[in-house]
Amino acid sequence: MNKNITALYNIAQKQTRKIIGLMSGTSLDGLDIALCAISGAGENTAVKILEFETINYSEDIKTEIRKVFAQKTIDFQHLALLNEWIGILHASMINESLAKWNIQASEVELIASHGQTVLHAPKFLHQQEKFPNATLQIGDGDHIAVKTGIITLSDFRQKHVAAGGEGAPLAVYGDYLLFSKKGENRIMLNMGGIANFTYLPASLNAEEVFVTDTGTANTLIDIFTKQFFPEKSYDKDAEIAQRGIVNQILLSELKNDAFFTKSFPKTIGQELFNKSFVDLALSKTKLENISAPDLLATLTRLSAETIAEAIQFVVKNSGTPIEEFKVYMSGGGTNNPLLVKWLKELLPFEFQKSDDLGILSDAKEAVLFAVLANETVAGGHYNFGTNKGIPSVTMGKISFPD
Ligand SMILES: Nc1ncnc2c1ncn2[C@@H]1O[C@H](COP(=O)(O)OP(=O)(O)OP(=O)(O)O)[C@@H](O)[C@H]1O
Ligand SMILES: CC(=O)N[C@H]1[C@@H]2OC[C@@H](O2)[C@@H](O)[C@@H]1O[C@H](C)C(=O)O
Repeated sequence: MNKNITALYNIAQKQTRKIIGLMSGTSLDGLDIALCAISGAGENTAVKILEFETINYSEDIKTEIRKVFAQKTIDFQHLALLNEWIGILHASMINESLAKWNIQASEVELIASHGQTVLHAPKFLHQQEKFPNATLQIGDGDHIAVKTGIITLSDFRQKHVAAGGEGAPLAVYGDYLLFSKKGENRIMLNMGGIANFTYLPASLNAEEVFVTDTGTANTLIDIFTKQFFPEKSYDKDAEIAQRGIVNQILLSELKNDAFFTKSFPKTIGQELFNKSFVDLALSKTKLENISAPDLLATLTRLSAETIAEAIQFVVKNSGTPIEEFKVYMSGGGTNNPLLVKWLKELLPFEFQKSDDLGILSDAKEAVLFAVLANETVAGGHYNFGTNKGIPSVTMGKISFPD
């Protein structure tokens, strides 16, 4: 037998596995690296974050990714080169973190690598009948396995598409296993580039679990902060937006997009929520000369209202009184005081952070991918029934180091 199969077999039987979860999100800010100790599997999964850090992408890395990111027409060779290069970069970032934490590669059982999303094109976006939902993450897992010496699971989204999903959101699997609580209706809200949330019913019934993207969270705010202030990559603490006034005409034009009226669940990325999306609305409303504070206030309000409306829809459908829900926030948007203030005004819930459930908000997505890898190797008994958008499959391709 191949010694790697034996190793995997032994890893699957261990009580506790050390798994590194990696997430590099659509904000292109860097690579989140979470070293987790995961015990059990399925509903008995327990996670302890042993170490966590974000390694920021250099301007060079961001520039190279932006050449292909969410674009319809690209230099094909550049995509192929990036696929290898990002795999190598992520591997060296992991090695750097392990050295910093004084941990040997041999002490880590698995790596779970999300990769860098370069295109997300569900069918409703590409609208080509004969083609399925499509999504593409790069940074090949073989490079990570070979360069770290650790068995690596990667490319999680393809199985989801193969089984009928849109390839996202995948957070629901880990959210369900880690955060479901009998007697409490929970909304796990992540606000990264794009916002998504998982609804975890108090009944624990997997068929009632729900997950969807809601649209832009920080993506548009980041793009226009950079446009007005090239030295800034985001509107830190909403300093600029707080000085502005929401332009209602522009807001309703932005909310007029078909994405917001499309039925739930749905997923999206910068293929829709990009500079042209806002430029078109500015030109339609003849507001091209809007001030930076007013535009950023309006974009922040767009995020708040569309997140709130999506959550209200799910709450209404659940038939449970609105006051019986709790929201647990994660992702960079949690640090945007204006976005959070407006969400609290729009949704009469108790708001907390995923930190209050023992998982550091910034680390949550990386941890959730470690949990997906744990399921693929040691679990695999999901049963979301006929639940829309949540196929009951395990995900990830396995790369051996040699
Ligand atoms: N102090 C802050 N004030 C305002 N915004 C902030 C602050 N800190 C972080 N952010 C926002 O959070 C973003 C990063 O969020 P995060 O790392 O969760 O995104 P991501 O994981 O790349 O995205 P996704 O989950 O959509 O893939 C930044 O680009 C910024 O817009
Ligand atoms: C295709 C892709 O990378 N989508 C991301 C993105 O960022 C947030 C939202 O859009 C979500 O659908 C997804 O990530 C999280 C981790 C998910 O799959 O749950």
